[in-house]
Amino acid sequence: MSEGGGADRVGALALSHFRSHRRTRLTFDGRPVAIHGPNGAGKTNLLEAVSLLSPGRGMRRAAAEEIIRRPEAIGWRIAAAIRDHEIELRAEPGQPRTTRIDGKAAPQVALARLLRVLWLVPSMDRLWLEGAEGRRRFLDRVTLSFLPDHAEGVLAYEKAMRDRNRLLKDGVRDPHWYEALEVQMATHGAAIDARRRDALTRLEAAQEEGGPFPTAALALTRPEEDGVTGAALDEAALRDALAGSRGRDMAAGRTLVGPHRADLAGTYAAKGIEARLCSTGEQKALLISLILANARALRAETESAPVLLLDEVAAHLDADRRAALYSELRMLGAQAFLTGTEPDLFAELGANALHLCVTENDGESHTEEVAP
Ligand SMILES: Nc1ncnc2c1ncn2[C@@H]1O[C@H](COP(=O)(O)OP(=O)(O)OP(=O)(O)O)[C@@H](O)[C@H]1O
Repeated sequence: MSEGGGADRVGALALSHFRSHRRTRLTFDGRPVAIHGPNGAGKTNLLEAVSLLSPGRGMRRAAAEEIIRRPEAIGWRIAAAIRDHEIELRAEPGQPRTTRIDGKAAPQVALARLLRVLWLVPSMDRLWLEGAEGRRRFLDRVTLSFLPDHAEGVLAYEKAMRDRNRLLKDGVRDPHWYEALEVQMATHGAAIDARRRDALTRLEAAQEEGGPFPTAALALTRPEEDGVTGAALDEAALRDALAGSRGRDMAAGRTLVGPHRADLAGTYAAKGIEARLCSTGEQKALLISLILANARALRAETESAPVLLLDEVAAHLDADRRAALYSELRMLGAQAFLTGTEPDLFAELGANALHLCVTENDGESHTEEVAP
């Protein structure tokens, strides 16, 4: 992978009592990792463990409790080597997940500065069809990859909003209780909006016209009734809109104005057709195009490609597009983790990838390196 240059990469991964993996230890060398094995063997579980090495609840948005391996139901642990850092995530039953970096307790958001991880998973096939929440989450992951401060900003905004929502539910009318919270929401909210726009601009610019995957035109939208005029969420305008919306918000029992109501509109650029109206295959191709553009932009800016988790992506591509995807991964030098049931899907990666086979026996996953 000499074309690749630098890349974010996981050097080693050790899982204990994590879903179907009772004890799995793997070492990687930066090449893409092609994982095959039968349905239910535990392939996606490996990708999920890698996704948890970035802030948030990972690619399945699972609670710590769900991940605990049955039947033994004792605490789970993920240990990973990232550059010269040791990351350890763990959770005991009934306890929240904890993060340690180089042996010291660390906030989860600190992971954003060690590793950028992007993913494409089958549930995202419905991204353009379902509610705005999934699209916002997608956009926030893109944004976080470019601007690691985004994680803290979103947490601070959400905390102020939870406090404000509590006042609304309790029927508090005294403006003094709202003012400080609304100032915080406006400051963080305007910054969230600005970072999302910044990320979208970078993403759009990094898409390649005429490539094997279609380009998407993207726009950040907000509900019309949010009371803020103009495309961007200006801090002062957001503060005024929050103050003006208290009565309406109290009736609704929640805050109706702010970046948590934003949506991402996508259009298949060459056809001028909204993404939600495109075929399933076209929608998937648009997402692949966006993930690759994201990786390309990061590599251009930081000389390091992010880790890519491509769950069941290869099987859905025709041979030409699959070859184009593999060639792009090679150019990026990205550590991509790919899954599929059949080893043939990854044959053309040959020695350019590490090939793993996952099997399941008595509810326990076993992973071994195999020849390409
Ligand atoms: N908490 C848990 N404890 C034990 N096993 C679990 C737990 N959560 C999930 N599993 C098991 O993990 C397996 C699913 O693993 P995974 O999703 O990684 O499969 P996969 O190899 O990607 O399969 P597919 O090809 O069907 O997508 C299932 O057999 C499921 O029963």
